[in-house]
Amino acid sequence: MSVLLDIRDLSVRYPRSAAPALSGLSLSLHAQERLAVIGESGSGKSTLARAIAGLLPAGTAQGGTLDWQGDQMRLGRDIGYVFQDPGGSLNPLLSIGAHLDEVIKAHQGGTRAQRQARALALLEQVQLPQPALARHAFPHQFSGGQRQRIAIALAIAAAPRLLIADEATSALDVLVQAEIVALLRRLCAQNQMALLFITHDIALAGSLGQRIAVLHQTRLVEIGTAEQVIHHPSQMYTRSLLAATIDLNSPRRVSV
Ligand SMILES: Nc1ncnc2c1ncn2[C@@H]1O[C@H](COP(=O)(O)OP(=O)(O)OP(=O)(O)O)[C@@H](O)[C@H]1O
Repeated sequence: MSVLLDIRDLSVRYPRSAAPALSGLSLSLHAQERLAVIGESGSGKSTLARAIAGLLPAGTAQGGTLDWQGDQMRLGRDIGYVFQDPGGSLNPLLSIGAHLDEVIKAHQGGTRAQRQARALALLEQVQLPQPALARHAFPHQFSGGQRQRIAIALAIAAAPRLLIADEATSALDVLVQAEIVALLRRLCAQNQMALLFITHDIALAGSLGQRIAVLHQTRLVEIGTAEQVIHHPSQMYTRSLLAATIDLNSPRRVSV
């Protein structure tokens, strides 16, 4: 598989911060691959996602290089971004159809009828119930999981080559989380899209990522196939993350 993005020696320091948020990180993301990024809170996962999407705040010091295969990648057109809180990317005063129409108009154009057909197809792709009716509804009329489906439809509207999901399932209960993970896997396959999936949940990383990158204290400490990282971790830190997960999932010794 060809390389979509080659990151060399990426370092990031936010404005007025004494310490770096990312230090000398190098990795390659392949076209159509699903890469999960894990690590404890503050390890730099979201910073990596923001640096890739060009979303770092003004005044941030950034070193190293981000080399995209082919043309310059633009957020919204070539890179889709889904956040933890879908409410944050939805305007409560706009119908779902109006949200989609705005994005489709900006990136793909077409007549009103073509745009409406595209909006409907997107809502069908993300399996929103009653997609034709949903176009006329507003964000507050949907559950958290449904709002995340709508946010995903918006993120993939311009048929991006890379989708970044930053803790996109963390606020959802486990069953809905599993549905969204299955949806992301299917959308990547259908749309030949790469996925950068940020999570602190190693089990989720293993179920969605073909490879897993492990961040610890702003550095990339390990990267490998999901099988290697989960079953044969090379780093002490990865082993401790795995041990913490196993502890949480172990059967209770005392029933409550
Ligand atoms: N806008 C900002 N300004 C200053 N410092 C920031 C900013 N955003 C993040 N940081 C700092 O950068 C470091 C890395 O943060 P980042 O959000 O990338 O970590 P993370 O691994 O995604 O954590 P979490 O899992 O809690 O979201 C942390 O020390 C954080 O406090």
